[in-house]
Amino acid sequence: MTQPIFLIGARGCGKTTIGQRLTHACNFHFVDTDQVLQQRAGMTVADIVVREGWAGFRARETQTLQSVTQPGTVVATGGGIILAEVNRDFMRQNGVVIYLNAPVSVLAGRLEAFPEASQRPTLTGKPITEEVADILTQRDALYRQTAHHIVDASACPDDVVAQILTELRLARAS
Ligand SMILES: Nc1ncnc2c1ncn2[C@@H]1O[C@H](COP(=O)(O)OP(=O)(O)O)[C@@H](O)[C@H]1O
Ligand SMILES: O=C(O)C1=C[C@@H](OP(=O)(O)O)[C@@H](O)[C@H](O)C1
Ligand SMILES: [Mg+2]
Repeated sequence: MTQPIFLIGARGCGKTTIGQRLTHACNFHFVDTDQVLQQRAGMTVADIVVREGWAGFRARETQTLQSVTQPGTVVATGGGIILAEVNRDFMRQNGVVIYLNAPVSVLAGRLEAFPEASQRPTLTGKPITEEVADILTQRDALYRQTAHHIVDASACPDDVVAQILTELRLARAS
């Protein structure tokens, strides 16, 4: 199987971290839409949002998603990629989509420890736990409807990678 693997889920669920590890396990290339987008723009996400608003960032995100999608690639997406129907359809039609699902407490704990504010400017202006809870309420259904597989991303990284590999093997065998 060489079709692209798309990792989706909320900020802090581990798309970037798990994506890199998964890449080694399946001998794929790794790409992160936020990393590519920031490199191409020569600006951080926070700078883009100040200059162009979230609409400008989302337009760049859609363009980046489509341009990085290749066979043999693990694509770590940004948490809001599922907001656009065009992105949801594109991922479902062009690869295998995996939702890294984790509860608010786990996500908020990780984001408090590693805020990476230049890549994660506030979405709501609220404190972290409230923001994560609000955003997950808005997006959980979209993550679920876009995903081919859902894994428990609160587990340790090795376990999350193992869950993904199991799901992919089961899908191939059926
Ligand atoms: N399964 C995990 N267990 C423990 N810490 C994790 C796990 N996945 C990610 N992290 C940590 O959480 C933080 C956010 O992870 P990251 O991969 O940047 O998430 P995302 O790309 O989904 O926003 C990082 O500091 C990372 O080391
Ligand atoms: O949830 C979101 O809307 C966003 C998540 C971020 O990526 P991570 O999910 O990798 O943190 C980044 O794309 C941007 O700040 C918007
Ligand atoms: Mg990320």
